[in-house]
Amino acid sequence: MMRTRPLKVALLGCGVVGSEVARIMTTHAADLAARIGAPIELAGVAVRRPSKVREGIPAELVTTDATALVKRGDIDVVVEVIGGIEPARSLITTAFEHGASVVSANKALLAQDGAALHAAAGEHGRDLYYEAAVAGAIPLIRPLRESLAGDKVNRVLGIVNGTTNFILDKMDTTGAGYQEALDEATALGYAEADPTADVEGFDAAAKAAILAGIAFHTRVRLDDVYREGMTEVTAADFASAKNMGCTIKLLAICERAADGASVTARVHPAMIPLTHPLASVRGAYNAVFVESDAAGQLMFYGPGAGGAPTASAVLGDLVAVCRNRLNGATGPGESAYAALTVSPMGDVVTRYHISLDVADKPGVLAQVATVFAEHGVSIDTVRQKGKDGEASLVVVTHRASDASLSGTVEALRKLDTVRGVASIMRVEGE
Ligand SMILES: NC(=O)C1=CN([C@@H]2O[C@H](COP(=O)(O)OP(=O)(O)OC[C@H]3O[C@@H](n4cnc5c(N)ncnc54)[C@H](O)[C@@H]3O)[C@@H](O)[C@H]2O)C=CC1
Ligand SMILES: N[C@@H](CC=O)C(=O)O
Ligand code: NA
Repeated sequence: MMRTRPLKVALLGCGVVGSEVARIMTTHAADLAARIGAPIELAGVAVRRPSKVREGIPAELVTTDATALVKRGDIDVVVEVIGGIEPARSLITTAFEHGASVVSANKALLAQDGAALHAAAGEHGRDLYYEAAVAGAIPLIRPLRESLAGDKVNRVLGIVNGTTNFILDKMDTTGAGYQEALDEATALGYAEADPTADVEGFDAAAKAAILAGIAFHTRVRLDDVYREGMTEVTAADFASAKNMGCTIKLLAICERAADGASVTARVHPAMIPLTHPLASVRGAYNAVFVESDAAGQLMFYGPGAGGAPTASAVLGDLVAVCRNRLNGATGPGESAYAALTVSPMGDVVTRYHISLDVADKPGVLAQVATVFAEHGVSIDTVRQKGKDGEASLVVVTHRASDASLSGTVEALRKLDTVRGVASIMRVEGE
């Protein structure tokens, strides 16, 4: 039977995502009420610029005092879509203290302070849900936290940042410049308030930390994730990738070591074969493979950024949290019992594509091959192109540890015949 007294929702932030959350809450009100078993009411909207016209939001609900809103005491659920660390962290904590559950899309905050926020939610018997924080609309947190709770996840690999996928896709398929593509992604509402978070890989690293934490039941913080952005990927890298039948994607990869005792989490650009499903993930779409003992390989695909898709995930959480409140229950909290060691990048084992500028004279190839052998890095293929006393040498390795590869590159740089290391890229998905 439908409860008539509404559940009260406070919305913090009314930007790209928040405005869509408010719109869907209003336009789908009857369906949401039927699914929850009680109507939900938008009880207040905290904004920074109150003078801005916000279609569909009554002016009397708008406030610039987010703290007062979360302290009201009659709010059932706070939806935090402000972003950033502060004041979002304090507002969420205050919301728990005043009896509200929280739905957030804030991956930066969750990757940094997830453990403390989960503890605060638990202490006050409230929920903290954040499906929108990873891969936008794609259901990924809940499948990992709930559907796969009986299985053992060994690997999570995929594209988790829409902005950088949009930029790399444009650079690859239309030859667009980096800045032009970034401007377009920003205009479409995909980029973070400071797009450095996207292009330097911080956003994907935050998502990798969240995914690894849930997948491996281990606390993984942003600082534990190895991170390289995509700002150094050039048209020449795309040309090299094409020569190998590959393209370049910014990947997040979280893996359990073969012995099961440790995990790694990393974000970096990588070459992947054009035949791999991730190669055909276009625009701001995301796709994530989850590999587990019993289920095998699962693929999650969909819009990873943008106002409406992200709001879809927020609304899904809102419905779940409201149902929990009506049942006097809470959903699953943090699960970090496994407490596995998070190993450094040097322990990661993968393949590499290395492009060297070398002197075009006899014996150079042998010299370079010796350095690889001395560091235990086995070469798969070598291609050499010479011109006017200079040559470019492209080496693709078999699987080797990142530490061995770093040692190899360091030694190569010391060779007189190696004029420069033009690029190093990992090769994944084979
Ligand atoms: N845009 C997207 O595609 C996605 C965004 N997210 C996350 O959702 C959150 C919001 O992102 P967007 O809506 O894109 O950002 P946005 O910048 O469009 O919106 C944030 C809004 O919060 C307001 N705000 C900032 N401080 C405030 C305060 N103290 N009180 C009240 N309002 C305040 C800003 O004025 C702005 O309107 C972020 O955590 C972001 O990482 C997550 C997934 C996808
Ligand atoms: N800036 C992010 C937004 C969604 O998380 C992205 O581009 O993926
Ligand atoms: Na999601």
